[in-house]
Amino acid sequence: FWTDRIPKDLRLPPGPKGLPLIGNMFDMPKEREWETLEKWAEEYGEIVHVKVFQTHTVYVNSRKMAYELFERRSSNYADRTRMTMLNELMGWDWGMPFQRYGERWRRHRRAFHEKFHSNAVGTFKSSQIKHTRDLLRRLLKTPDAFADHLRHISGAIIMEIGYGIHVKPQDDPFIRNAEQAMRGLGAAGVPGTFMVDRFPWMKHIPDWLPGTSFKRLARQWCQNSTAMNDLPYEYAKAQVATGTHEPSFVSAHLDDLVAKDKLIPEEEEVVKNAAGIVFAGGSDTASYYIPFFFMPSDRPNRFAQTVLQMTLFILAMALFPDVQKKAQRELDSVLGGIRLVEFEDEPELPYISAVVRETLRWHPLLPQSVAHAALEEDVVGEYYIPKGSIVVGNTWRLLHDQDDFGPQPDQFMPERFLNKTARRVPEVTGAFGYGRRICPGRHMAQNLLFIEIASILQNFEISGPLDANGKEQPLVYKMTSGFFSHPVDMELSIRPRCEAAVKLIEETLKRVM
Ligand code: HEM
Repeated sequence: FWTDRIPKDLRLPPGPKGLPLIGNMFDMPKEREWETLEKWAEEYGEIVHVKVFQTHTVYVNSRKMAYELFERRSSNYADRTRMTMLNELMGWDWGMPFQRYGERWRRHRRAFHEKFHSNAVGTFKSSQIKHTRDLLRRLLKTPDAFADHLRHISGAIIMEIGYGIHVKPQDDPFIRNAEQAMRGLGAAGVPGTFMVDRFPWMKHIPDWLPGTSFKRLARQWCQNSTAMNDLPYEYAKAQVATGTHEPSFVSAHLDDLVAKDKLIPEEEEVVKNAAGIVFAGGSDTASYYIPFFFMPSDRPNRFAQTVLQMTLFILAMALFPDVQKKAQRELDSVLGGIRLVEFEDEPELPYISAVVRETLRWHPLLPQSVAHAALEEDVVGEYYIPKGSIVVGNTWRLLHDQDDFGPQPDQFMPERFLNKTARRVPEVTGAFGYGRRICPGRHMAQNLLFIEIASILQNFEISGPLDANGKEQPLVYKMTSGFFSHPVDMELSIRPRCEAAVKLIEETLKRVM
């Protein structure tokens, strides 16, 4: 029952020796996981194995091995692990990131990709720029609340793109409902939190027996997750029906279905679910990833990845003032301080583009990406990978590999992408995940990062906190461990660079009034 049947002449990949029965339970890092994974990679090589109870986890520590598994053998390594509580009892199976690999996932992925591929995302730029201008105005008023502002505009953009809905400046009902759903997700997103994930037969236990409170919780959370998916969709659909809609992901898909005479419930379901995951993935409530086995995250992940990625950028600017100055010199020379940056300026701003890349590389937001699972058993060289193993791309290590990204990988040096010391780019080396599951929102996210980063740098100065005399104090922040790693409790200063910047921002107000 508890032993592995490993074919003769093969062995599991190397890794720390575990204890009987519980395996490596006590070896699993509880914080700054990437440091432990780095140690294991140094000691055991490009593929490392651990086991907790009966769950095998394999860490992939080199770009070559990541290519071999996630790309060359992509159909075997595009699965996700079974999550009974989340998918079967709480109804989250509508969410593409949780779906097992197969035809259903493929249909959702196709619907998403159709409107979010690299040539399609240009249509979102007008919404992105409009809200980035709003971000600048908000920063001008209350710079200390920068994280709230980033979250607000991220939610506003995604609701517009996804459903053509304009959210309220505060306390929006769609966002409020989504937050409740996300709370459930936060609780059940760590496989193993609920025993039913380990012993799926428990879902059949009658509700009146003691120890089944998880079923009550699941029912409540199921209502929330269903409402989160249904309500904005129904609203958008009604607007399309009355012709009062604004173009959106949902309206474009509904138009396509009508044109192809395929407006049938099964097709609509896919559109609704794909829109729901745009919402979950991009709004300020996002927390849908599957933290890997036994790795409790230390705080609920409530934020969109683009928002968290932006907090990493802000931290980097405060820590590396020379980079900030250089970026501002480039912006000033192109824009002359007489107009705000636009998407069209991107080709003239190579250093800013390099800052965006370095933001994705320097401290990866998802240091261990999102766990995949092996659909079938497999053999890699002399190593045996059991069916169902959790397979984790060690993104931290890949993005800090000096052969690929040049020396001093811990330093924030955009120059590495300009002077060619970097032979790779982070967007296809793990920052957005791997193989068939690679983040389908990445093109849209990269555009947003570019315009937000360029706009903030053009107009604001970021530094450590200032005292009453305007003297800079040491920066204060903490980095979270767990699934997402990003700075929190940051004490820093964001202030307009000059009077001209204030004027430029204030002028945008006239245009929206
Ligand atoms: C800087 C921002 C972002 C980062 C760093 C990021 C990163 C990731 C990563 C690492 C994965 C896991 C891929 C894998 O399993 O190998 C992922 C998956 C995913 N992302 Fe993103 N993401 C970002 C923004 C977004 C946005 C804005 C959206 C939605 C509009 C989005 C939608 C998704 C979806 C739907 C998946 C699941 C794909 C699947 O399971 O097939 N992401 N993302």
